[in-house]
Amino acid sequence: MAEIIDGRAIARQMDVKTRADVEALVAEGHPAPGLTVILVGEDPASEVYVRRKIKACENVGIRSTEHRLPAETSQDDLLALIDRLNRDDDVHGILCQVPLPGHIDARLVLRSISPDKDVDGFHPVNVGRLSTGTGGIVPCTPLGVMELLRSVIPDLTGKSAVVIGKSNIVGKPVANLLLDAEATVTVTHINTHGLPEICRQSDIIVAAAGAPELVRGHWVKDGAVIIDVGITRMPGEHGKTRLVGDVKFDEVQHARAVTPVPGGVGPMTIACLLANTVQAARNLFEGRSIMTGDDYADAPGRGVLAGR
Ligand SMILES: Nc1nc(=O)c2c([nH]1)NC[C@@H]1CN(c3ccc(C(=O)N[C@@H](CCC(=O)O)C(=O)O)cc3)C=[N+]21
Repeated sequence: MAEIIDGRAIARQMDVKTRADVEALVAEGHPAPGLTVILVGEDPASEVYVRRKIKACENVGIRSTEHRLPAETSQDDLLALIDRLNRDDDVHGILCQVPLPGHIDARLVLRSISPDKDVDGFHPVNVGRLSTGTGGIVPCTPLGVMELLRSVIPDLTGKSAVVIGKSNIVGKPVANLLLDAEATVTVTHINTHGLPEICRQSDIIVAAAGAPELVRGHWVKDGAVIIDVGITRMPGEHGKTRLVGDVKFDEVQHARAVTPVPGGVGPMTIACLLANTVQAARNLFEGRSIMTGDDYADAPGRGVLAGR
């Protein structure tokens, strides 16, 4: 039987460290880190996630503020709010929940958030820092994926990994993080020819295509490790909904380990958001900026900016 990787338990462990980091900041005389979450419109799934994020903040001592805006909010009003939050010294992290309503240009909104407060890691400056391995804030779900993988395979050097999905928020950043960890990475997507064969050759499968139960048993080699990022709400019994991942869970019991949905990547995304908020707060308190790269240069012995 495959080991079921317990995302909830690993997230709880991360939260213990995050809480200690918050307490250390406060002991140094700083205010508790503050996260602001913006939700535009009334997507039921988004409301569930935002509620979880707010509750998780409370649990580790992060101050959180929520801005719920009606679906018809204009792009200008949203940009004005973000501008105000960018200038507010009590706000250390800003998260604008996606998807946004169709009349709002999400790319414009995401790049209007200060890179230093961009706890999602979606701003092009943070994307560029990740792809060059030079600091910045790393997106939460990809960070969570790496933590889960390392709980089973501490050293990823030389492992073959296939990433299914090429989104900016999961597929591409996960591929970058795997490369940084010295894995050999194949990035694929729903239109990749021979996807089952590619998967069958891989030590690691990261399924992030948003295609329910795409990955079948015969796609998975014996002993592979599978991280299931997919989360789709399907009609279940008695009029309830059921969450389904991108992996046909019951068929992959010959894997070495697999993450469940729910209880796998989802809780880790939130734990990593809290960790990113503390990182952003510490940078701001200590006068380091991602814009100039000194958040990275100050870290001893790291990379080109530190003169390695
Ligand atoms: N700006 C932005 N940042 C995000 O990080 C972001 C976003 N927008 N939009 C939507 C996605 C999705 N996401 C999840 C967070 C928690 C769970 C989570 O806690 N899942 C639980 C189940 C939750 C449930 O019951 O529905 C689990 O997998 O165990 C899932 C998904 C964050 N996202």
